[in-house]
Amino acid sequence: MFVLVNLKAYPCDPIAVAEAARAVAEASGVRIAIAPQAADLAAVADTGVETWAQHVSPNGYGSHTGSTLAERAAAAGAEGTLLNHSENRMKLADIDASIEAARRADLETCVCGNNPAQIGAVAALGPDSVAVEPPELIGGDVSVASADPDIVRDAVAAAEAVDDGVDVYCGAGISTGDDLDAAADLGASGVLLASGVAKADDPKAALEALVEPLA
Ligand SMILES: O=C[C@H](O)COP(=O)(O)O
Repeated sequence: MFVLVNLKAYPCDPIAVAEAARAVAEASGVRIAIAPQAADLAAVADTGVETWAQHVSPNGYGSHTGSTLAERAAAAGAEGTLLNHSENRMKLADIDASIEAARRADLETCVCGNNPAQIGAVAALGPDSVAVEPPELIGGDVSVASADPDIVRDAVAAAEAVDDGVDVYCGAGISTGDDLDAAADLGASGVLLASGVAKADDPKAALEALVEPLA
């Protein structure tokens, strides 16, 4: 299972979380990546943890003020990028162009969708992975895997029907090892989470507890 921790714009210390994630990944053998704010990509990557951007823009180099270039995210040390997060939704054509931009920069891609229909649609664009996240469960205490297991099962089926080479992750409310186990049982090969780590008093302990069933 891949554990992708999105720090969003939470007021945590991205370096402390990144160092904790690197230590837990090394000790457990579980693949863990951190997606910090764009301004923190290089500092987070310098810790040695696998680092992802939260978004890259559909454009390449040029007159695009305020954009996040895939090429510069990669140069800062990012190895992958989220796209179309529920909190940063994109037009379909821009998702397509951002996947292309990420590919040019050798960034792995994970495109989010709210439901199985959206997951099928974005899987057709050829990302490396997709992540299903019901917006109403994001930031809550109940994991998507227990609150709405069918949405995960159906998202796995929707992606597989389009392209069985696309990995399917799930997210929203995931914070415990049991949540991770339940996600795996539903066919997900990774989880996308945020508040369970970024808002934890002790992010390292939260990550250790999360991967404990896999270690
Ligand atoms: O990107 C992460 C997801 O939106 C899940 O957030 P959450 O773990 O706080 O529910």
